[in-house]
Amino acid sequence: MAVVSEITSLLETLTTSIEVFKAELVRQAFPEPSLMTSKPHPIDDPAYVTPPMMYEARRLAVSSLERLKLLLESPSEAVASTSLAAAEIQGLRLVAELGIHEVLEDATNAEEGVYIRLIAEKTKTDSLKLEGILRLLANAGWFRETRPGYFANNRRSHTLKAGSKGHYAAKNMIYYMANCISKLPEAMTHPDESFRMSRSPDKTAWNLFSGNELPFHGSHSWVQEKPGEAEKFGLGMGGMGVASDKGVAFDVPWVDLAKGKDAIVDVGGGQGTLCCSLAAACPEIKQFIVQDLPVTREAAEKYISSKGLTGRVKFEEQNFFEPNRCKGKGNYVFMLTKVLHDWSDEEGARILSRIRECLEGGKSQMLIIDSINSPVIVNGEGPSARESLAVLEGQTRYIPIEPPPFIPQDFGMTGTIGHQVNVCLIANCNAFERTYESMENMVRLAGMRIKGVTRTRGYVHVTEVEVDPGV
Ligand SMILES: C[S@@+](CC[C@H](N)C(=O)[O-])C[C@H]1O[C@@H](n2cnc3c(N)ncnc32)[C@H](O)[C@@H]1O
Repeated sequence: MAVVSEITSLLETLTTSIEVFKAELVRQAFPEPSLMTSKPHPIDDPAYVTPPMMYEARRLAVSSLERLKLLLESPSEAVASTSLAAAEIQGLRLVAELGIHEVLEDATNAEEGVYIRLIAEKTKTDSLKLEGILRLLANAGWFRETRPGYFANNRRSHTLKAGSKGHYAAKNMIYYMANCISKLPEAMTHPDESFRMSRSPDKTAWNLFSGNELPFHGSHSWVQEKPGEAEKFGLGMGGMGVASDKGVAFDVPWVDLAKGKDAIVDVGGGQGTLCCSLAAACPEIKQFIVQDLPVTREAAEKYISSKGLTGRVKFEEQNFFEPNRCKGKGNYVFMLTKVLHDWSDEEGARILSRIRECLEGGKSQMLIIDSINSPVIVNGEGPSARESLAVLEGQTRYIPIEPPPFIPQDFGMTGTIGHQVNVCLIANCNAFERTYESMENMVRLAGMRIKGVTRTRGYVHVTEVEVDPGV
């Protein structure tokens, strides 16, 4: 068998996918993106939906670039740089908290930016320290340094705009997740074996960080008991929706699913960010219900009203371990989004059983929206990038393409978020993002079965489950 050069193969994938990406820009009459400007690019607009061909070309280009980087970089420099990666992460949280995006937007000349002394003055911070942080973030692509000491916005920093989903992901999720993950090595090597090996939600890295014995999630939990935390975490979770909501909104036939149903019910729906995205994407659907614990009501109603959707999206108090208030009252599309991954298979099955009771004998349907993680297998075989992308020619419906040689099965970039969330869950609540097999096990314990899985243009999968008639 001929020896295939990994570099040549990945370079071919990169060249092909960039050609396709550029052709897509031309087709949609967009300019090329630039790292030299403070203007946002139209493809970054939260309302823009990336066409399937362009989405896959971008996924392939970024994935091949990542693999090429791994081949070309020095492993010793990689370990040194990764050891210090917290500097970028905490720097990002800090600039979101300080509202640096807004300070730079106020520049007299947005392309030139603002001098560091003025940024420091406006944010009441030490200018020398802030300069170091902004310079690192500029190096990592979060801002531009236009001339020594002058910082300006760019495509990435626009995602930190105050009040946006990206702003809350950076500000709130980094606080929770970086803190509990910092204790993960201690939790996994804890001298007390009963703590170290525990799968209980109150013996976690989060418990070590918070110094508190309450589990993070649930009706009697740290996030529920501490004033303000449920809202802060809810906004952070809503923020994480930047990497999944659009795919969920546009790759699932919601309008067809909702036909003949009384409402779409988001169980454990937090502040209603997904329902609001769906309501905006599908004006034909008249009723959405967000169910969550009472402590979430105020923040959810505030968020729903801020989107002008009060009435079409309504909040209902519901403990998902108790009989659902929709039971016996009509036909619904139920969904559980990023909820079951917080719980063990047994607890997840208890939550699902409450929905199962609503499905029996009616036309209701049930969707689980969570990442389904797969092993990170890379092999040297597969269709070429051109053959792989050809499948999407003229397609408006999203179908994931097959990975070309040396591209991981989960395409690296989109797979990364699923694996990152998995480690966050381990640290936060001793729970896991599921594989297909563990999803099947939980669903079976609830007397149900998987009907089908839809891949989306985002990191989550939409799994439809139904009552198993054989149980
Ligand atoms: C990880 S968050 C997911 C929120 C939302 N679905 C999203 O995707 O942003 C888990 C949600 O489950 C809710 N929750 C936790 N325990 C609950 C319970 N026993 N009954 C109802 N909701 C609960 C929390 O309040 C929180 O909103």
